Amino acid sequence: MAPLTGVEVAKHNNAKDCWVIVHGRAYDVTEFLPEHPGGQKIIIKYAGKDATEEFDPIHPPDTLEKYLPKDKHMGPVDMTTVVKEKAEVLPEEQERLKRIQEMPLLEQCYNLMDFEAVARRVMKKTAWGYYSSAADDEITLRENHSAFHRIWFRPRILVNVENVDFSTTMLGTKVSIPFYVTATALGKLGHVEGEVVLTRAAARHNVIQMIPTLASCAFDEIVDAAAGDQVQWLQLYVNKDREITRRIVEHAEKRGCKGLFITVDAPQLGRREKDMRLKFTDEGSNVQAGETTDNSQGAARAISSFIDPALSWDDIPWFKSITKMPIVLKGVQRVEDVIKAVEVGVQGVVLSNHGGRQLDFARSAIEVLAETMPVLKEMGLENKIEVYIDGGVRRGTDIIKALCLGAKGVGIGRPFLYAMSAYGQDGVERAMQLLKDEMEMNMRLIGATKIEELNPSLIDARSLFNHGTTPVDNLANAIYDPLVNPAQREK
Ligand SMILES: Cc1cc2c(cc1C)[n+](S(=O)(=O)[O-])c1c(=O)[nH]c(=O)nc-1n2C[C@H](O)[C@H](O)[C@H](O)COP(=O)(O)O
Repeated sequence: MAPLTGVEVAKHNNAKDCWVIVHGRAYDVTEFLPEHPGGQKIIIKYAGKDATEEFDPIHPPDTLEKYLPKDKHMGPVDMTTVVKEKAEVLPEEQERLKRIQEMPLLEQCYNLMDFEAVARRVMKKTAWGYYSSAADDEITLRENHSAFHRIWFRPRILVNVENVDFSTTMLGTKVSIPFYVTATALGKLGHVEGEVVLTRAAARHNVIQMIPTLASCAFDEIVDAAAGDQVQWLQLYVNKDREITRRIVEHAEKRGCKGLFITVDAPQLGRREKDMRLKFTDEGSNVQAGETTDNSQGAARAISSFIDPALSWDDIPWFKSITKMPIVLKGVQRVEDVIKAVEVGVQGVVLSNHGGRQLDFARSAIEVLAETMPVLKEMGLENKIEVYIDGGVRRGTDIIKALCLGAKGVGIGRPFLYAMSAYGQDGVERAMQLLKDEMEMNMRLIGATKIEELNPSLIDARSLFNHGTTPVDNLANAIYDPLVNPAQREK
């Protein structure tokens, strides 16, 4: 059959008869419109036209194959007959493109906050809004980082620190440094290739990657991008439809994932006002989870209506029955729940408040860690479960403080997103290398040569629980993105 022409496709250009072209093939999406996770508007805008440019940054490539019935695949299009629309470049976009020209060289980024400073200037506002956003007044977002400033070191001297080794194991996997790339949704908002950029950088630095349920890339794309015996974990938002969840978990195990991280702090995604202010259309709303959404509340709400708020401790035995992967509860925020996690027999917890994106005024993970470990020790449970933290980790000293307090490792989110968004894979690799260099230097300076030597005697955390004494965090405050006044946003 001869390929379709642009004129033929252009006839199907409305909500009642809607075809789009993606990668040179036409698709009848008329019946799919009401189900589109990011709303109908954006598809209708491209009805009868080539939607590839809009489609690619957001949707896993296998989306149409996976979710559109075969009889709606209308066949190849002769692209020489398709009229290309000249996209109008808005002044704000021109400004942003100019800032990209002027951005600092990668070598001029000396710490993880530098990547945030650059990303804030060069990212699209929808992407910056989604990544930087946190819940309500974003107090917990800032507390996550500043809590580390309430912990001081008690370094040892005259220790031979010529050879420093900060390798360790996490869930039985040997890693070169005790941090992992935590799960963060919508990777293609920041970089056209999405999460696979993080995969490739993690492979080169022997760092574990946690694959998000709400990744922009297809799950298999991320796993296929892994190199050699690179270890990946799966982060799971539990679906109301447990059959979907079972399929996701079983597939992840079959593909070689070495840990199941069940997110337990998000029965509903938090209220992130920056994200909402952008009146999220759908630039980031569709994800591999491919669920229906309400996009009036920003990307977060637009992509999370499938998450089951009924998830409870009663579900843990079912998870243990469907997988052999170690199970870790991600988003635990008090010692009582860590003890419960030991009792139900999971292998780990991540003390986390979701990067401040969920319950505002939740305590920082580092503070919950300091509450937890002494109690586990007292109860003789400290070796029964691996305890991780994430949130606000920006320095090698933050990692060392967490390990001195008993963490097995730490998850890092935004810094790698910002490094990826501003500088791609090279940026993520530089961020990882900077952390390694900081770890090595600071291990030497506190008089420790290996991870096992890190213990509470090397720190003074007495003021950690006292929230009134946080020194002003000039670095973070200089970067911190105040909520822009909505009127300004409209301009
Ligand atoms: C920054 C960020 C974090 C997200 C995240 C998306 C972004 C952009 N998303 S979210 O859209 O639903 O909120 C996820 C997610 O998919 N699943 C999850 O378990 N945690 C999610 N988190 C939380 C993340 O796993 C860490 O808990 C958090 O990022 C750690 O804090 P830092 O960013 O300060 O390192």
